[in-house]
Amino acid sequence: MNKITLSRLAHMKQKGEKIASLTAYDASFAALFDQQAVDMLLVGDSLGMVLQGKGSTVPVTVEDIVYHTRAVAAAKPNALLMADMPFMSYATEAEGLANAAQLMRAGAEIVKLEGGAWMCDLVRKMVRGGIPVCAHLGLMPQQVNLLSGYKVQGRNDAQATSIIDEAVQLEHAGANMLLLECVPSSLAQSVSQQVSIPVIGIGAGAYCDGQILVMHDMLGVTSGKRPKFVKDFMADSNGSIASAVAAYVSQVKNLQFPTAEHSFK
Ligand SMILES: Nc1nc(=O)c2c([nH]1)NC[C@@H]1CN(c3ccc(C(=O)N[C@@H](CCC(=O)O)C(=O)O)cc3)CN21
Ligand SMILES: CC(C)C(=O)C(=O)O
Ligand SMILES: [Mg+2]
Repeated sequence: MNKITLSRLAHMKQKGEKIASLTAYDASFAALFDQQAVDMLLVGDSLGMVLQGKGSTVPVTVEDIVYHTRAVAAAKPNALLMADMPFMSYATEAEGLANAAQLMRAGAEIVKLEGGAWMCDLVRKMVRGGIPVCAHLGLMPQQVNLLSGYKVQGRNDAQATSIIDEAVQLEHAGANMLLLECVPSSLAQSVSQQVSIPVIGIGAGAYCDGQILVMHDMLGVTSGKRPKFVKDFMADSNGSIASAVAAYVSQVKNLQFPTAEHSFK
């Protein structure tokens, strides 16, 4: 029993030990990932796509995330348990606080919200109420209909400056962690250097404080065109899921994943 806490993850950032994280949606995979020393499990709204077969994360509800958070929490993982706040579940501060409280009651230990500095007041209130917060910047999949697709963010100087500025503002508002999705490695490196809270990346290069992947992607279960940042860890693991997960954790810790081929310039 070596429960991973927020302070442990902050300590890992200070020491330069990389944080290895995966999504999980049920007790069985949560237990398997926990045995391979995955540091953090995310009940992601990606479940709308990988479990429900929907075309985006937009249809996912708070009830969906609550159900899967309960399932993951039932495994009593040592890993920190993070849950996504789904589409429009924090459109107002009152809704955001009530819905985050539901996720915490279901077993989440930190909630993740997509959005920038506009969320600072809500972040302050959540943290004041005892709800740790991870702010998700860069590509925000809940905005897919506005963005017209899943595209790399922060590629021009103005966008990059604004992402750094929002990261700093969110840290000052009390955010305990940041997640950066699909941004150039150099930008993710700047953000990671300029905040003292852990920065977890997906498609954000090797210089983040940690990495996350959707479990189905790293197990080679997802079909069709796969994003550049995905690596299939089942390919070299002789059909063992546990070995694939062990390889993922070890490659993240030893800076062997991600490489330039999984990153954006
Ligand atoms: N299975 C799965 N994996 C994910 O990583 C994931 C989900 N589902 N659902 C929610 C979002 C959607 N995500 C995505 C989906 C596609 C790309 C993608 O194809 N990106 C292009 C970038 C093209 C560009 O702008 O250069 C790529 O080539 O990787 C990125 C993130 C990440 N999240
Ligand atoms: C891809 C990760 C970061 C996520 O938000 C999800 O799984 O929903
Ligand atoms: Mg998500």
